[in-house]
Amino acid sequence: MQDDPIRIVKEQTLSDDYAPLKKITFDQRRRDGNWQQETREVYNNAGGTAVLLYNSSRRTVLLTRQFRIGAHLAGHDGFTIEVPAGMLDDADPDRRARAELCEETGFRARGLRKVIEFFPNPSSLTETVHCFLGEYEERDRKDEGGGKQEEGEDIEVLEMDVDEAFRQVKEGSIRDAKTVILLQFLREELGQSNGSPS
Ligand SMILES: Nc1nc2c(ncn2[C@@H]2O[C@H](COP(=O)(O)OP(=O)(O)O[C@H]3O[C@H](CO)[C@@H](O)[C@H](O)[C@@H]3O)[C@@H](O)[C@H]2O)c(=O)[nH]1
Ligand SMILES: [Mg+2]
Repeated sequence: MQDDPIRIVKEQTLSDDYAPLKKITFDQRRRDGNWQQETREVYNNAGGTAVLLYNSSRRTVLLTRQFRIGAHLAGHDGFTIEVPAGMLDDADPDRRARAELCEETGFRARGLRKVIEFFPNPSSLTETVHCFLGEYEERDRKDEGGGKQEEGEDIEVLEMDVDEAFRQVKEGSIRDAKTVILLQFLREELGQSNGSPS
């Protein structure tokens, strides 16, 4: 398009195993009207879906703990506390959220609603993550969860006091982006300000 400030000039596939890693050369028209050329490496991973369930009578949330190699290579032990989540694989985000929730935790959701869609890294990833909030009760547990063993998943299910989860975000024990975002949405729904509880 004539007015488009971005023109893709070249796409080079650097690797294409699980998902393509591409080196993209593009022209960008700066706000002053001059054009510049840049190259960026972009991982074309699938979109994702994530869901946080809350039990209002027990004031607990349903979380998982699993090994993440990226966090490990960044200096963390790699065992991250996260909301149940999965890759979309071109499926409907709501259906994938329910399926991942069941695979990873064994629970079914009640009152699932979408709260936000975000780019975890709009520079290096093509990924969008669709985030949902919902509720659960003990009778919604259908099995033990744990993830797909045949795909190498070994997922621990954690039922955590909601205030403890908020505290762990604040002190940095919970630092997975989709989890922090969803806990902030829950906190807002529960009517708690950023400063409380202790
Ligand atoms: N062979 C192979 N398998 C992979 C690779 N990357 C992921 N997998 C497999 O693909 C599956 C991904 O599991 P899901 O539960 O579908 O996805 P997820 O990793 O939990 O994704 C969620 O969290 C990510 C990290 O925050 C998010 O990026 C993503 O959007 C989603 O929310 C796992 O079985 C994992 O073994 C890879 O490079 N090679
Ligand atoms: Mg997952």
